[in-house]
Amino acid sequence: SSVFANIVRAPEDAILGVTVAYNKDSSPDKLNLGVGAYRTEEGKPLVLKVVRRAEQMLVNDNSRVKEYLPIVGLADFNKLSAKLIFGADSPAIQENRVTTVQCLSGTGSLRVGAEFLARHYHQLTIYIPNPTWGNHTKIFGLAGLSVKAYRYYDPATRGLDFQGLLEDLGAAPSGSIVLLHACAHNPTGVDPTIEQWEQIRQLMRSKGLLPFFDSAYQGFASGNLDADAGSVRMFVADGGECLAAQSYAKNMGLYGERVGALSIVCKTADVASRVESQLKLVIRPMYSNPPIHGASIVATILKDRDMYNEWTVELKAMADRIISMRQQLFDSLSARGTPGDWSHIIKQIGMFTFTGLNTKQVAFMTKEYHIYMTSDGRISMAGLSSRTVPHLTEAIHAAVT
Ligand SMILES: Cc1[nH+]cc(COP(=O)(O)O)c(CN[C@@H](CCC(=O)O)C(=O)O)c1O
Repeated sequence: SSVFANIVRAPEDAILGVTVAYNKDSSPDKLNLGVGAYRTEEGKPLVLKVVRRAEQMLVNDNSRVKEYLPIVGLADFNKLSAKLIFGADSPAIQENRVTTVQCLSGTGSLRVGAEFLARHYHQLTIYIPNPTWGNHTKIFGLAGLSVKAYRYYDPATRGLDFQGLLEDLGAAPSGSIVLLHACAHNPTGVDPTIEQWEQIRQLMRSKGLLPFFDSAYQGFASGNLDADAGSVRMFVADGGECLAAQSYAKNMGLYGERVGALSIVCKTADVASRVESQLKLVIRPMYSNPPIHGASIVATILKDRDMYNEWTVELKAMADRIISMRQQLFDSLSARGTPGDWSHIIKQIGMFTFTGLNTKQVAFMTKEYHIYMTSDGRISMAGLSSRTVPHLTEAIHAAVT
């Protein structure tokens, strides 16, 4: 018999498993509102024009080789990624206090950061928002950190439980790590206001809490790259230290290329350089060095003014289409007379709407209307189009009446 005979079948992932179920459904009306991946009005994945252009340039450049990258990845990709999130004029960058390492997209950046903290930081407790992206708990737990939750979402108001958040972070042991969604909170679509971010910053700095930003949607929330990095830049501006994980999966449509970066902002250039040396010891036995293609695409675009501008135009178009889907769904539910207050659909930002539908209603919509979404009631607005809004409206209407 097999030496693996005792292996138990694992459940499908709460988010990626929705696509597995969707693919098995033969209904022509099926609709995938699960995974946070952009789809066009025609319901198709999108490869940005500027990405195709960059790839063409790379293919045509015969001087390019397929050698190993350094453990920390592609140097100009790292520099350009730091500028993108912290701002080209960031004093932390000018003072050489930032170390940036290319990692396997957002997930890889979070994991490398978690493993680094588990080895070198003194407070092994990390506070993550309730609710948060499903993978966060496992990424930090498996790295050896003790994972706790801070109140974030208030189901009653469908908004931020700001008092609860302040109380929980205020009660956290000093030095605790705090995971913060830089913008477009997943799954709730609820973000603190600038004033609330300032209060969070003051509280965290007063208690020496260590910010770990997860920035997976920069430019996708508002359509503006600088606006969506506002929270991160507010913390870096005070001279304090923080970690930031970046993903290019959504804002550059590089999902399968696995392109991301982890930055650690330190007090001095000397500390940043010693931190980088230890990050290399985390990466080398994990995957040795990162993939060259996706990072080369990003660097090609970010270093060229025209291509950067073309990217911002395409990025805004994606963000605008999602915002338009919010309005269309809200208008459709209002016209249908669907019971309940659906204004959160147009108040929330980013890729997702946290509908407030419960697991039973979600199961009903999947069974009767072939709507695929996560069981927590989250829908990816990017998966919706003008053509499919009526179908989703019918499903929600039936689920709540
Ligand atoms: C907050 C957040 N952080 C990190 C990531 C990691 O992305 P990547 O760069 O691909 O490693 C995602 C993707 N989450 C969406 C995509 C599918 C997934 O769960 O992964 C989602 O929630 O649908 C996030 O939503």
